[in-house]
Amino acid sequence: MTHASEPDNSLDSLDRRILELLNQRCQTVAETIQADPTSTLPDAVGQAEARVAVDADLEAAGLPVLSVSSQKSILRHIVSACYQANRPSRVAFLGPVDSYSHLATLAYFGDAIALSPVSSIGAVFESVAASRLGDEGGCDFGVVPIENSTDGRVVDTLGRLAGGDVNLTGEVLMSIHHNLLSSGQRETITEVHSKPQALSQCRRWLADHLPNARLVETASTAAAAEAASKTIGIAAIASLPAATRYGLNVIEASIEDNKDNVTRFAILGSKNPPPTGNDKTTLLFQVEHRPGALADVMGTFKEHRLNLTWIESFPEPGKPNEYFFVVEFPGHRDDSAVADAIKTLAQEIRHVRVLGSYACGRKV
Ligand SMILES: O=C(O)C(=O)C[C@]1(C(=O)O)C=C[C@@H](O)C=C1
Repeated sequence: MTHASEPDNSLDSLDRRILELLNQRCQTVAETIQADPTSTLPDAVGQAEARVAVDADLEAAGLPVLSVSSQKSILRHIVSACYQANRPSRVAFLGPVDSYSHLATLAYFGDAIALSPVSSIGAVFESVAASRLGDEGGCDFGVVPIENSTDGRVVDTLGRLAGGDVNLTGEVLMSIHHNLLSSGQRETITEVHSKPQALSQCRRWLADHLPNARLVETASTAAAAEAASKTIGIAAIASLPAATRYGLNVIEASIEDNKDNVTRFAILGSKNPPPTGNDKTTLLFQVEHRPGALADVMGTFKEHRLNLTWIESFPEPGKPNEYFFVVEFPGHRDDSAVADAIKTLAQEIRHVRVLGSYACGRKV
């Protein structure tokens, strides 16, 4: 029983008020999208997460409060659902579901976005490129691994970035904990299946604990889990959600060699995100065959005081001695130092392309 003057704080009443507010929020999102048609779901998630704070008064009074990470996770899903109700979008990622790319997709876009699991990194690029060309079967966004803390770059992704015309529109960094999964017991394991990056991130553990097992490369960790569910004797290195989905035993959890194992995933899209105040830019370029050509390019970054945070080179397929370079530095292509540097480089070198300027990623 509540008195008329007291708010009804029963769970039933609170839930009704929350749902009412959510529907109001959905309508406000409709107006916001109408006023700014360039706004995207990732921008909206970033803006909502920036509002997260712990209520210090409640905390000081010793009352239970939602943690920052719970608030972020709840808000991400609310933003995702409101956005999807107004402007549905679809995201392609390396599947099947419960791959790490899938988990990164949910962490970045929330769980209301439409999902399109595909069987290779190349297919993610093709899906985003198709949407860019107006194909309604394509995806507005893609999620691909670009770098990890064990082996550095993910070559398939860099190769595709060099060849295609999709943009980088964001990034998300995810802690990766690998698990050895099997439908039988440890003694029955003769083969360990996984994506090459996952096998590499666990190579010391595998050499110490399963030195006689044959290592078999698969298209993704989730594809390996699927294979392990069909044959006793095959173990997979994959995520815990994959273990649940395929009914596999967790023979051993967290078998990654580096306990701070992180993979950075790139978000592919076709738009150019506006500056947020905490951005980075990724550039792809090729230099002439002459002494000092690369040093000249580095000189341009130095002159504009751009601090490189990542540099990779990789060969151009089919062209001996021709290399692509990828570099990253803080700043947005609309910042004057970045814009001037790009202008200078475009005059000096053979090929330069801004792969994207986008908000620096958060670790999830
Ligand atoms: O196979 C997966 O589950 C993926 O999402 C790909 C991928 C990768 O290639 O880096 C992602 C994170 C882990 O490092 C292992 C595999």
